[in-house]
Amino acid sequence: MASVAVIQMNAGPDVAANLKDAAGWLKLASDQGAELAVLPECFSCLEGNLKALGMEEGRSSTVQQFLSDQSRALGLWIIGGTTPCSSQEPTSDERHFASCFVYDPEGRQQARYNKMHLFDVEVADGKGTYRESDSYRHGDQVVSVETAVGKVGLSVCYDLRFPELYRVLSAQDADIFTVPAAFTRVTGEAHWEVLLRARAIENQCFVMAANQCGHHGKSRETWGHSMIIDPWGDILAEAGDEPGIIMAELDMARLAEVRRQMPCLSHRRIGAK
Ligand SMILES: O=C(O)CNC(=O)[C@H](CS)NC(=O)CCC(=O)C(=O)O
Repeated sequence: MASVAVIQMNAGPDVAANLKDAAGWLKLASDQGAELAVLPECFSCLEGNLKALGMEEGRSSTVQQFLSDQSRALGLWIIGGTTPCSSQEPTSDERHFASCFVYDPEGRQQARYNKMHLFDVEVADGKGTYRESDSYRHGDQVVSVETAVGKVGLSVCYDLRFPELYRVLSAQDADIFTVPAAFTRVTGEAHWEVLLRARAIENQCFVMAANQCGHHGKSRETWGHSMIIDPWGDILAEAGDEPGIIMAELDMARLAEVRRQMPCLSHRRIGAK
């Protein structure tokens, strides 16, 4: 059994204020016994100067340093939502990746996943058109990472709509999918819970989904309802519309039992090895 936490935030443009909030929630998660915590997409900056933040990440790494300091100080695994970050290789492309960094309890970076599917979508809300690929590049690597709690398959927000990503993570032996998100209010109300539970059920994995909530500036609104879901699809914990943390115990014996009783991953007739 391992105790885990999902953090729901209402991030705005002020990086220092967001990091202060995140630090408070991480401390609370640790005080309540969490071994691993997931922060939402854009936890350090939403609707702010992401480009400037991304430039800084490439040079002095404010957010990465924060995650390293927090994980070491609290002795916690942190799945660090996303932060804009430049490519490791030299490129003429000015856009950054939306990167999810994973830190171990010694403050060491153990993984980096660059969001693969970018949200270029029309939504019937106050913002209307989302063009994430104007400011971000597509990642091209599927990434999972061994942690003290289990093997974590990394994904971000809009990725949730692409089940083939989770099949690959499942083939990498993921036990837990993490989904930091800034799912919109409109699309979240319609699809968030169904998609999260489907990914848990069809791959027989735990799902830890950390969403943003509330209003961000004039036109952005996110759905909240962060969740921790078990491999049977039961919701172990759910947040409401406000910032906060939710916690659950992940029972790996339960995961093994679900997979033994209904071995659907080994019954595949299409796409299995
Ligand atoms: O660009 C930023 O400021 C931060 N990034 C986001 O908020 C991203 C891209 S706009 N949001 C999503 O992927 C929402 C997906 C979603 O809501 C759905 O799939 O329905």
